[in-house]
Amino acid sequence: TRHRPKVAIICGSGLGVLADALQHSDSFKYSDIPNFPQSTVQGHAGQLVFGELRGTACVCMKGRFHMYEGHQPAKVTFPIRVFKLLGVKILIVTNAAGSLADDYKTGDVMIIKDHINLLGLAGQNPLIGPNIEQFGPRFPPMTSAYDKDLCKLAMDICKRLGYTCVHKGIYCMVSGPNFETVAEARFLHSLGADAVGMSTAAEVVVAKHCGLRVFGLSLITNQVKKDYSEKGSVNHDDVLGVSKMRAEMLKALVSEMIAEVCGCACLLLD
Ligand SMILES: O=P(O)(O)O[C@@H]1C[C@H](O)[C@@H](CO)O1
Ligand code: HPA
Repeated sequence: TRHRPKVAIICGSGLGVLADALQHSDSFKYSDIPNFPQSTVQGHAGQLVFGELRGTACVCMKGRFHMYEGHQPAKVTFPIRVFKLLGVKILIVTNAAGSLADDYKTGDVMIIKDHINLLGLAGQNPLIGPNIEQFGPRFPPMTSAYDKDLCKLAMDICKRLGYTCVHKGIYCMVSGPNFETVAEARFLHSLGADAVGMSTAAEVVVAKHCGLRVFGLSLITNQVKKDYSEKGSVNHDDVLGVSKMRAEMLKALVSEMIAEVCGCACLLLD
């Protein structure tokens, strides 16, 4: 491919259409890329797409890797270091997540202001093992994992686009693949998490370690039950259904973000 991406986008469950925004695109199947794992989850196509979005060269992971697929944390996050070596400066992570916050509705968007890397805290951190100094320091800080300027820009864009169901909140990564019990949901909520999912935090840790700026979006695809009296249960088809419904909205938001970042703050990309 002739594209030299400055921005990498990871598409969450059912959000592969974000890659359709890229023009003059070249796609590569994960199975044709050395050392890339394969996608095994429905809603994750397994293609790396290079192209231009509003004049900026981007690379898009149409399908990500999860630990519940049997991968070690370092394998799940392997593409992030590939992006760094390709010259990427900004990582945009998206995911489908369950809501723990009482005021979030299904279909809402949460701009991620911080995360709880529950697996990382418990010894499943992608940076465990010999540190590769070429990428970053042994003890990287995570106090500003999610770029404040990009968060603010996203909030402004949402306002301009007339999106009202947008929150800023804290994402908690668990391993899955099972959805949470009521007691687990209460526990995660009491920790301060607004949404829970099975990805993202490990990718962000590796991205920050190697100096990328990070912006994250969760699409709230379901309400996590925090009360035994609440009826019904979530499944992956429901998650994909909501993603499908909201994908165009996220595509517009991500496109505007990239246009703005490259239009008025080119310094981000130098
Ligand atoms: O890749 P993401 O985090 O968007 O996927 C979420 C978590 C599970 O993989 C799946 C559950 O429905 O969606
Ligand atoms: N829990 C964990 N991961 C998820 C959920 C959830 O409720 N919804 C989408 N991904």
